[in-house]
Amino acid sequence: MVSSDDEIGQLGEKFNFMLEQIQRRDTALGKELVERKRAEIQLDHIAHYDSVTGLPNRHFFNRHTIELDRKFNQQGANFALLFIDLDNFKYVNDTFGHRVGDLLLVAVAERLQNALRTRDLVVRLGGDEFSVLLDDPKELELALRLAHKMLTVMSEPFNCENHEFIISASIGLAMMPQHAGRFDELLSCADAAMYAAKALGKNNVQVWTPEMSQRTVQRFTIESGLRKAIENGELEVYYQPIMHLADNRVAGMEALLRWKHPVLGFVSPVEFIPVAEESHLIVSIGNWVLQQACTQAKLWEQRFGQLFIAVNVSARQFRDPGFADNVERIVRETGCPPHVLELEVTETMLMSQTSETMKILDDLSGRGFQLSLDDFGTGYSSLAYLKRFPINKLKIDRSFVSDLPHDVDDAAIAQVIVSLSNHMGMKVVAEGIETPEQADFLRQLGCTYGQGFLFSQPLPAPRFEQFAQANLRPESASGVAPRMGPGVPVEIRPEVIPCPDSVIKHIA
Ligand SMILES: Nc1nc2c(ncn2[C@@H]2O[C@H](COP(=O)(O)O[C@H]3[C@@H](O)[C@H](n4cnc5c(=O)[nH]c(N)nc54)O[C@@H]3COP(=O)(O)O)[C@@H](O)[C@H]2O)c(=O)[nH]1
Repeated sequence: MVSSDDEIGQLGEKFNFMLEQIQRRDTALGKELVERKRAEIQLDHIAHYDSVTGLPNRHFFNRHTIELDRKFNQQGANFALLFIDLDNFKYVNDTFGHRVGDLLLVAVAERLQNALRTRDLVVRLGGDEFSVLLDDPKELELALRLAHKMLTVMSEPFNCENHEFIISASIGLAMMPQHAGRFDELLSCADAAMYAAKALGKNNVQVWTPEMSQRTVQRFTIESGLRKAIENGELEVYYQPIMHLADNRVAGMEALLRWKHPVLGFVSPVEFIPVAEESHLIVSIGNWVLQQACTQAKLWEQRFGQLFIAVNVSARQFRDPGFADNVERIVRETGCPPHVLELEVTETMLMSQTSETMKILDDLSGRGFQLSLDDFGTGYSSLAYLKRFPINKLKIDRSFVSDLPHDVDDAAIAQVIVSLSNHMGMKVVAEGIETPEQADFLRQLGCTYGQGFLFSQPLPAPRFEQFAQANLRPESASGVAPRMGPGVPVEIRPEVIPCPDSVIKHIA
């Protein structure tokens, strides 16, 4: 009870003080709530938007498609999904660093957004993968037109930090309801179609078909199988002889990987090498092949004298920062002389980022390894590069050999490649020789080496030994006379068939 004015005054003051405290706490609470809300919005943004490009990310896409699935079930609507994967983006990151890679991604995101209507949704799914959800495209033709527009906008050069990049994309297209009844299905259809676009040489658009999804399942089977293939002992290196064309004697061999899958049986390298490349497994598999090939080369050096051994190097291995050190370690551990080892790279691998490529090639060459240019003639490489790169050998692609000697264009190409390599001090190997006529024609051109089914298929190591014993130059084994084996697997006709006049005229 309040008994005097003073007491009332004191009480009043206390009351006012409490009121102030409450108001202050209210304000602080209000501020805290605002902060908390802001933090929630920020967290939501971080969780659902990509920090590099600012585009919605995969989580956003998943949440959004749950709503769209509901809309689709209630009202029915058309959707088209483009799955866009940039071609060879990894090279940009590896060569110019992630900062430049990020700038390029930002520029790509801007281009995609600018080329579309505001109601279409562009999402960065991760890495170099984007998706575009076209709202109600009415028909496939319109979606396809937009997909091609995406390719066109991407084909214009990008400029990031004074570097000009010309990139391309592989695009998969799937429609709802034609191809899928739910958005998760739509995404996997578009993904499978994108893989089909990659398999067809990149820089194109593919519309989903059921076979593409079967291939995706197969691809996953291959990838998961490959992960265990080395430890399960399912991989084996075969060796295809490479012959001196002058006398049809063994000069060396190419190591070619074989995989026997426990269920699928023999899987062709044409199928599993690209999967190994995409999944990065090629680095460990490639090291394993090098290890096997160098071990074998060392053993055969003691037995047959020096035969060179060519090993295929994939683009991803070649650009791996530890590649040269790894090769050096392997030759040291196996005792294989470095100059016996030939690393086969393809023209397409050398055509991009030439200054970086030059450094890698110089490094490998400086460590004493031979470098051979595989599939020569298919990659439209500049002859100027050829002069600058430390290449020791050219391999004429099989496609120029198969129609020899009758196809005058192929004959002229083979002639030019042989004379070019002779002038530049390089050796030359013709691949895919299947007939004696092809061998004779190439021999007459002055081509040093030949490889192909005429001489032998790729062979497991014990059968290669038999072949080598039967087809070795007498002086090859340093001081050791070659032990002649039980027989030559493939008959080699020694006589020379004259080059047709028409071909000689054409070449002249
Ligand atoms: N990065 C790696 N790539 C590898 C490795 N092992 C193989 N490969 C690559 O896979 C592709 C297919 O190889 P493969 O099925 O082994 O085919 C080779 C030969 O069998 C074939 N060949 C040889 N002679 C003939 C012939 O007369 N006719 C004919 N139709 N085919 C023939 O050519 C393939 C060798 O080609 P190349 O490498 O260009 O010399 C192939 O691209 C391999 O490179 C590996 O370990 N790593």
